[in-house]
Amino acid sequence: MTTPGTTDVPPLRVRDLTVRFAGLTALDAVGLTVEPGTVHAVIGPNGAGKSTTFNVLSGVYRATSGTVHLGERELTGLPPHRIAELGVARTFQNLALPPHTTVADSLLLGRHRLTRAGFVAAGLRLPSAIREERAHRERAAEIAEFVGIADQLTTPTGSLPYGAQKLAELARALCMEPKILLLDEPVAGMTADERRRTSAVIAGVRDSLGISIVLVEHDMGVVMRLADEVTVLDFGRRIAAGPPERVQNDPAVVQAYLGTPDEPEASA
Ligand SMILES: Nc1ncnc2c1ncn2[C@@H]1O[C@H](COP(=O)(O)OP(=O)(O)OP(=O)(O)O)[C@@H](O)[C@H]1O
Repeated sequence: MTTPGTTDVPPLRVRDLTVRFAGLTALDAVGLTVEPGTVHAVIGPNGAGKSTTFNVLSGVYRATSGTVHLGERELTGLPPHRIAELGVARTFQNLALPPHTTVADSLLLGRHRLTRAGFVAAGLRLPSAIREERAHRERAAEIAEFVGIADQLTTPTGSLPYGAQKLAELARALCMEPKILLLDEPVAGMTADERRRTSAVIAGVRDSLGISIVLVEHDMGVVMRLADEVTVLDFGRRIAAGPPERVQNDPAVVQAYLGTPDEPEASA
């Protein structure tokens, strides 16, 4: 599968990002760069600021100060739909697909922003709208094949096994033809088998499609296998950054994890 536009994936640059909530500094002058076509993991103990980072990148939270740029384009302060239009797609920690909708229709929802035919044309079943819908369905089926859920296109997403539901959500995000994919704990709650399968799909998204991935994940086995670069946060500050093997042995990182009851779990 090839994705139009993946050759021009720009770097995502976060500079001096600070987010404050009524007296609490959730992020304190954090900087990171997601290089094109790489997996950049953001890790850290509970409350470190990982979700806050995602929420700023996707426009859900506003930065108190600092900037986010996708290439030359400033994303800081844009609403979520504009950021999505510019090529930043995200998945959620908890499942967000409508359970009674088939996988095929859920994936079509992901293509909504790429749909040209207006409501009237679609409602009147004009040939142009029918052609367009067919093209979108074909592309959605191709993406389902890529993530390995092509056999389940007619199944309601709520009836899929948990791992396949998470893959359907990943497929929905890919249906937006993103340049950057934000994955929020993509293997949380999965069996070892599902984790392996999902990790392989994520590596494929990077290697075959050239899409950049920002990965928030507690499973250190998955992070160490997949990430090209890791940023470690603790209490809203960046305490380490670099390739996984270096970060893993960084004393500040070891201390941050040992100092919390929620140690990172090792995975198979
Ligand atoms: N909307 C909000 N209002 C107030 N405080 C918030 C809000 N969102 C996050 N915080 C606080 O900001 C800090 C960072 O939280 P965040 O959810 O980003 O951490 P995290 O690294 O994602 O943690 P976890 O691994 O538990 O998901 C925490 O102290 C949290 O309580």
